[in-house]
Amino acid sequence: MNQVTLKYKYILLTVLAIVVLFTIIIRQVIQGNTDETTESKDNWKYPEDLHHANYLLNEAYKKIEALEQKIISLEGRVPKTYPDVNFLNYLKRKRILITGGAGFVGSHLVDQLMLGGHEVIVVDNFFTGRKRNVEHWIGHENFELIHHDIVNPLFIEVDEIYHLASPASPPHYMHNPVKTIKTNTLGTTNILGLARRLNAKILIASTSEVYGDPDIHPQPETYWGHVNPIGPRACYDEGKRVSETLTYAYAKQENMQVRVARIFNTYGPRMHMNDGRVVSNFILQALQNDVITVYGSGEQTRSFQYVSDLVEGMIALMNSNYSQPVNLGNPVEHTINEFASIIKNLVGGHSKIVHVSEVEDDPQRRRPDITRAKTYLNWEPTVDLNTGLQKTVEYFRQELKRFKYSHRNKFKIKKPS
Ligand SMILES: O=C(O)[C@H]1O[C@H](OP(=O)(O)OP(=O)(O)OC[C@H]2O[C@@H](n3ccc(=O)[nH]c3=O)[C@H](O)[C@@H]2O)[C@H](O)[C@@H](O)[C@@H]1O
Repeated sequence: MNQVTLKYKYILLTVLAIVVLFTIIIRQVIQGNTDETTESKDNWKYPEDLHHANYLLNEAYKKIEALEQKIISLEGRVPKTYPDVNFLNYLKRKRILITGGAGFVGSHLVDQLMLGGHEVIVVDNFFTGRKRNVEHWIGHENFELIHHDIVNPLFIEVDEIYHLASPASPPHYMHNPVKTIKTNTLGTTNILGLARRLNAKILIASTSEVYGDPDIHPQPETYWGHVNPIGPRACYDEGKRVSETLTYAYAKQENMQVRVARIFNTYGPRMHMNDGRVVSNFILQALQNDVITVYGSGEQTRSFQYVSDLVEGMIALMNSNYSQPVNLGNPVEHTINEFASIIKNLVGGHSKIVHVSEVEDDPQRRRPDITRAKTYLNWEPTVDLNTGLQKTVEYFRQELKRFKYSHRNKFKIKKPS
């Protein structure tokens, strides 16, 4: 079947779906009018009429779903087109492994490195990552997707490694704390061991959470942090601190080239609707005219960076000669109360901002000191909050449409207990 025929089929099926829907609606309207003139309007209230209408609606949904499946299978037969990638000769082209590459940040990094002309291998266990985030590269000759959990050893051949695999959102990492610790200890050991075997440069994604609830503000990399080692966040905070410790132990003992990025709050398209972090929660609540839930007083602060800034920072760090930890974040700081108002004004609607109980061990202030990144990487964020949020709001608007269509009800956010 050639592409033209397939395109015609696609259009035909879409038209058919619309016709089926319209026929059902028109039938209902005509039936409703007839009922109104011949019998009483209240006849619609009889259970059998409602039952019949429901039946017709469900039939229509089934037919549309069947047509959608046909469209998907036809689309699968059309040769895929990919974004244009740069051509690099074999001396410049690198084989790059990204652990957690199907996640929110990882998938944006994949895009950047693929567009740059490199060969990219993604390893993900799909706990928080999704195939959908990288599906536009599946089948491309420079791209490979491996379903693997890094808690188990991995044997492949690469030149460089970006190690991002770990849940990063508090409700996700608290969901299975033991697994979070294993990922950041056993998993990181496995990936460092791989880097050592291959003599590959490795960048570890660490976090602002290594500073805990900081008593120095803003946080420079020289600050040792203030972490509760047995609190609900410890699985992640201490997990990442051990990850950094392992990295420098390997670097010293095995003479390896390592990079450590301490990533501050990041947002943007491809965040999961169930992410549970403040940016996705507030946007989804505002888009659905639900209450915007501020945890605690709302006087705690965060500094939000757009995901493209982070990705540029990570690549700059990998390509630099700097081996000490580097903060990557946007130093513009807001209270969560201010942030709730920013989202409400941007989205519009009539959501109320309400205060609910605070989260245990919630860091009260967070803002990166980015002097190191500026000095050694010549990097600083360029996307302002308003621009980044507009793109993110648009992304979540589309996600909600998809969700409503497939689930036929409202998306609900659950507060972690
Ligand atoms: O986004 C990130 O990059 C960071 O997110 C989390 O750290 P946290 O700052 O606690 O992230 P959020 O859950 O987004 O919380 C930010 C603030 O908003 C508040 N919040 C969150 C969600 C909500 O619905 N309402 C609300 O008031 C939280 O209590 C907290 O004070 C992760 O733990 C970090 O590793 C990660 O780097």
